[in-house]
Amino acid sequence: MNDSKDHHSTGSYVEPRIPSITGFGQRKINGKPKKVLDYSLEKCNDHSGIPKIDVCLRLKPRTNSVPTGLDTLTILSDNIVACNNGNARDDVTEYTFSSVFGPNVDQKKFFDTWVYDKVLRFLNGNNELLFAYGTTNAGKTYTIHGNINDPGMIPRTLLLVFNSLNEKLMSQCKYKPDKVIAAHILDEKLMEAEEDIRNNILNNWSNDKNQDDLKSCMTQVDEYQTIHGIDQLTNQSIVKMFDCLKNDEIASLDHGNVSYTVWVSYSEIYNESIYDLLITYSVNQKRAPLKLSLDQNKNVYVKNLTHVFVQSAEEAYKVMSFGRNNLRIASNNLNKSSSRSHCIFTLKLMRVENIENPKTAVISSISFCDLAGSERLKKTMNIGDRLTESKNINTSLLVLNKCFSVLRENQKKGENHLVPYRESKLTQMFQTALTGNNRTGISMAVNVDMSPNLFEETKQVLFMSAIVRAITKTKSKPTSKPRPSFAVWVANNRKSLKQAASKQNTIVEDESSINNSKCEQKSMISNEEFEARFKEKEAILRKELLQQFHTILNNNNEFHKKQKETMLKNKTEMYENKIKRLKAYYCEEIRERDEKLALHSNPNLTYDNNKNKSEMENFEFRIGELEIQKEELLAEINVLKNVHDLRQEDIDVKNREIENYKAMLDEANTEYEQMEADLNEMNNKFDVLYQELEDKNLEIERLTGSLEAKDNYITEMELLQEERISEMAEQKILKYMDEKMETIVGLENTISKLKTKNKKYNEEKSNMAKQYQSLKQMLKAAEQSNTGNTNESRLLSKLTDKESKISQLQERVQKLEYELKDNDNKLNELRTTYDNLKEANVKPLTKSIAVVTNLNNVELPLQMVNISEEKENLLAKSDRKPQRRCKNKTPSTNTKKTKNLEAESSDSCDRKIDEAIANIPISTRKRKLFDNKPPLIDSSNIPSDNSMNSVLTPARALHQISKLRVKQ
Ligand SMILES: Nc1ncnc2c1ncn2[C@@H]1O[C@H](COP(=O)(O)OP(=O)(O)OP(=O)(O)O)[C@@H](O)[C@H]1O
Repeated sequence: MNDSKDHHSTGSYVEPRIPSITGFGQRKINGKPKKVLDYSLEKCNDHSGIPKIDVCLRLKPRTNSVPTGLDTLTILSDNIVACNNGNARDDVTEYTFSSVFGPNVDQKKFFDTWVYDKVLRFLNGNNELLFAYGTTNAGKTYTIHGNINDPGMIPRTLLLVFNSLNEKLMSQCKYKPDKVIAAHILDEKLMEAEEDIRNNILNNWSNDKNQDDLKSCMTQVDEYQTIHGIDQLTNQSIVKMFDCLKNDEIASLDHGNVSYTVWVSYSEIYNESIYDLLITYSVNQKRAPLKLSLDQNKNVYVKNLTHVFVQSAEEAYKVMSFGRNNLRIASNNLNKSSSRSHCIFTLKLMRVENIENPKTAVISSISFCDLAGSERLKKTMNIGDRLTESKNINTSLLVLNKCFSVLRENQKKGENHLVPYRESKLTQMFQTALTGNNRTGISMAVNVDMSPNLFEETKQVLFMSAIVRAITKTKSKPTSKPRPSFAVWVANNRKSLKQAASKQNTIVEDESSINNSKCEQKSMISNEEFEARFKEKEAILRKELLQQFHTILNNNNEFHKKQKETMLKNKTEMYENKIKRLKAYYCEEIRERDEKLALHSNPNLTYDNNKNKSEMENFEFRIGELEIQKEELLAEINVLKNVHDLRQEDIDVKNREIENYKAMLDEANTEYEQMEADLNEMNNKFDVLYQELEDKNLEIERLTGSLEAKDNYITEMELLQEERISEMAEQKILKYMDEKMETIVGLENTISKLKTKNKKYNEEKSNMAKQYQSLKQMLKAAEQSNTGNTNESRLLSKLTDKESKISQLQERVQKLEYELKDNDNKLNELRTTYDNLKEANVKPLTKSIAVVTNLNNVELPLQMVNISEEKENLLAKSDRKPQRRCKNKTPSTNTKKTKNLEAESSDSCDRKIDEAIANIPISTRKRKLFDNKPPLIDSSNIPSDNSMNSVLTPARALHQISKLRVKQ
């Protein structure tokens, strides 16, 4: 036990009073104290092996104004205290801590016992957070900072750290920590900048030096006590302080080849904004709040917070002092220099291995958080800004309590409720420490002022610390789903609802394409289903929400009812007892007085004046006691009022919660209304679509009817067309046959004409032979007469003309021969086709369409149509009147006839026929004409020459003549 003697030396409310009016203030415990809190039952049982949050209790020494024997706490052992409000009948609650430090425990002992290990862990690479929690004026600042004569945790830690690092400290700020675990290597320029910041702070740290400035600043920010309540620090005082502290204690670190740099930062959370305390602002300048951010490992850190490189404990302390000059401190009814903000002083240690070529660095930190004290607004009598500050302080502490409670509940029940870290800046900053890994330690020093007038607050603080103590320090799981909210549910389910709706719509659409009547039915079902599901879900949700609200309201009601009943019961009992005791006392008094009166009225007895005097004194003494009792009763009434205040606050909180739930309900209603409106809109749309669908169905039915009628009409028409086509085909075949006959006759005529022509040619040939003979004779005569060249040349030119004429005729004859040959062939083919057609015509009429179709592809019978045309051409050629065959301009009579016969369906057929005829080459049609005809000139009549052909041309004849001339 750290200060167990206190327990014995001082009276306590735990001890019950002697049951007499005179012993009303003295108490004595009957039997064992009761343990009413679940948490206090869980006595530091570390059997789980999981580290718990280290929670110690530190009691502030009572002030002279508080009489002895009125303390609300009794230390039972070195880690257990009992709490009682002074009423013998009230429950006594025991609280267990990792250690309990009584009022007489000094700073050194406190540091050595509770802080030292944590500093060692920090030096070995751990992250540590130490914070002081308690009511206002309970000694938090004293514990964290202390004063120049009695330094607290921070100066002692600084000394231990720098003593331990000593020679391993780097002289340059080359390596700087960043965010939570990151680090930078600074270049020369940045190092210079860091040095500037450092020098600026070290030159201006003293509140003594710039006291006047600060005073003027103070007047600007009303009654803030930036100086009062903080030591007037000078260089000497700091040196003196560290000299007094100096001891040889250093932490033994396995240094190896490592170097260290130490950086400090100092910030405060004031009215829910974070401010950098190491930045100076001019008098009228508004401080810029800093933001919280997350590093890549989701650790929370203060963005852009100044970190100052320090090389000794003195330097670090000066930097801290510089920051404290900017701190928000003010006086209230309970504390002359009450912290108006939560301030956090952090030491960051960077261990760099192999400084010449560093590859890794280990960063650890130790933070000291001096929380502003929770305060009863009525007691602090704060107004204006102080009131706002108080509210903010209380709110952030309330959130801190909530976070601890939720963490505890989660661990106890294995649940995963959302921890409301984000509800205040303080808890957000603590989040990393609370959810961090095993390298993170979190420790809470609970400061308590044992004054009876702070009993309720103290009880709250102890209650909270019991919860924190029970929290095991494990890495918390990611936050679970938040409180059920209608809006959230709707947001989550809207997608699935929409999907369901769209899915059903899809079915409707798909089916509609298959069967209209089915579709109609299906769409109706789907829509109903959708609505039913929607309503079902909505009903479930409403039910759930209502149940939740009811449970919460019932719980609240029950809780308050129970509390009210217990309080009423206790107070009734208390007052009944008091009344009983008073009654007994006055009865006794009356009896005594009656006895005395009886004695006095007895004439045998003499009235003793002295006795009367002493009785009077007794009466006076009793009256004095009654006065004290009255005061006590008044004090109790005050306590009751406090309790009432507390309950009122609880009720306010609950009311706020109810308000929240109401807001949620309103939101849900709005959402519901919105959804109803959506649904109505959807219904309207559906109605419109449904109407459209019905219209479309009617349209489809109408179209189907007309389609059927058209189908019938088409079938009829097809039959008619078939009949017509077969008729036409028959007619066409007959016509073709007639035409072919005509063509054959025409060709036969042509052949006979050609034969006649051939005869004429033969005659011409014989004439020419005769002419030749006569020319020959004429030549002979000319030679004989020897007369002249003139006749010869004339004859020669004549001869040449004739020769060219002959050769032209020969060519033409040759051509005609070829064409005749072709025509013969054609004629043969036509005859064959004609025979075939004759045969085909015998076949049944039902096959006539197929025949016509085939005819379209067969060229031969149709070629005959234009044979007459060929014939005409040949005749034209033979008459030396070349004619260009142009079918379109001068259609043959046959074609004209065909056109007259052409019906709608036979147009294409005729076109094909025409094309087929047009494709027949003329040469093939004429070739056969002059087959087997004799040559035009008989070569036997012409003198033969080996070097020449047997046919005598005029040139050759001339050549012969000239030869003969030479010979002569
Ligand atoms: N253990 C202690 N020994 C001696 N004096 C103490 C102790 N604890 C507190 N005090 C004194 O009590 C007074 C109030 O303490 P302190 O300012 O630390 O309270 P606090 O809890 O920080 O208050 P607030 O929350 O209002 O800032 C100071 O004058 C301080 O010196």
